[in-house]
Amino acid sequence: MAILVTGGAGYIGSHMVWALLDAGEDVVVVDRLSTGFRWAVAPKARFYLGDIGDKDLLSQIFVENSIEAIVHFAGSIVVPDSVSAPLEYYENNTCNTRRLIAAAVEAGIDKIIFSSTAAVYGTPDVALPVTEDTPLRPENPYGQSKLMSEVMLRDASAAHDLRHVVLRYFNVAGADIAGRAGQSSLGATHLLKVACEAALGKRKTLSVWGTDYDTHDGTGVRDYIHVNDLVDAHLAALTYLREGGPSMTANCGYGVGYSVLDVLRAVRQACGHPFAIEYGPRRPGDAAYIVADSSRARALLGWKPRYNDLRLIVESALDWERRLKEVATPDLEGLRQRLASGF
Ligand SMILES: NC(=O)c1ccc[n+]([C@@H]2O[C@H](COP(=O)([O-])OP(=O)(O)OC[C@H]3O[C@@H](n4cnc5c(N)ncnc54)[C@H](O)[C@@H]3O)[C@@H](O)[C@H]2O)c1
Ligand SMILES: O=c1ccn([C@@H]2O[C@H](COP(=O)(O)OP(=O)(O)O[C@H]3O[C@H](CO)[C@H](O)[C@H](O)[C@H]3O)[C@@H](O)[C@H]2O)c(=O)[nH]1
Repeated sequence: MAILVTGGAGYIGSHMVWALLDAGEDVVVVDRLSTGFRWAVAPKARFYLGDIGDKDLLSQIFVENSIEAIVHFAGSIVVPDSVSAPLEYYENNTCNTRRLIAAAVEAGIDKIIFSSTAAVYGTPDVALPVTEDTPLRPENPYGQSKLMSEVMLRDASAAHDLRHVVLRYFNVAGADIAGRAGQSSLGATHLLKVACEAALGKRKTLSVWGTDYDTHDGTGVRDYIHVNDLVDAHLAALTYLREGGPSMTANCGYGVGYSVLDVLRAVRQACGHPFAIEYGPRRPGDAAYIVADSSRARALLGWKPRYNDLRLIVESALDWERRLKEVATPDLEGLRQRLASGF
């Protein structure tokens, strides 16, 4: 039987596809290429171009492949865009996830692993690692759209023959240690990606958004988790569901917080030269400090992170950014798709 990876042409999904293939799994990918790339999908995976909201496409995939479980990454991910275009975020992250769950239930697929986010917590009251029991108070439509998907999964699992693992990712960063995948997004907004582009002269400058937060240096603090460790948590979740584990939710992070300036310092050290930085106002929807308590993922999933090292995260990201031009092959399929759909 095969594992269906939605959004498998994107940053995290493309790493997941490699990890599943490495583990000897049969992999099917569905992706509409709105932000992902066809070339990023490992050649051994079977690829379907299209939208997870397209019922006919999902039926075709389920008829042509025997799907055991779905690992659901497809979604829209930029927090400030969700503030300016909330309905698009609810449509893609919530409504399309509902369509995917409904299709899975109808097809008798009983395992789903879902990409949720630290954004469901909003800003915690105290600067301490958040557990899964921390109150859920998303501060932007992105976080809200993901929380609504979590609720649908919970209720659908109670009513149908379905079990799920919700993984709440903190800040995913870095690139495949084996060099086969990385973050390739156009117009990226994630701090480390933007900093690597600035360090390599691909952009003139970068802005530090907010210097007056109540943190050790006034800039926002996040828990940066290496993408290989994150996809390992999904492999552990798959084993957990296969062994009959009940539905659960778990944070994925290291429990260590770095500020924006800490990250920029690490990038400067890794690239060996300074690059231009501007200081700007706070970005709407941003939390001051958010760090994970991931003891549940370790205890229940047996997750053992291997790359908890900011220097290694930064070096892998820089390495990928340097090689991106030669790795990225022309992506006419994706370009055509983006133009046709106006993504
Ligand atoms: N990157 C992070 O730090 C982070 C943190 C928390 C959660 N997440 C979640 O992880 C998931 C993957 O994020 P990413 O960083 O790899 O983003 P990404 O944009 O690189 O990947 C998303 C992929 O989904 C595809 N896609 C989007 N909507 C689709 C649809 N309706 N049908 C088919 N394909 C569709 C895109 O083309 C892209 O390939 C997202 O759900 C995101 O919310 C990411
Ligand atoms: O050019 C930039 C980019 C980011 N930042 C700062 O860097 C930190 C991290 O910002 P990112 O945009 O890299 O990540 P976010 O924490 O906003 O959000 C990310 O992690 C969240 C989970 O916390 C969500 O899941 C979301 O998908 C994902 O983008 C924040 O303090 C932000 O203000 C800057 O100062 N300048």
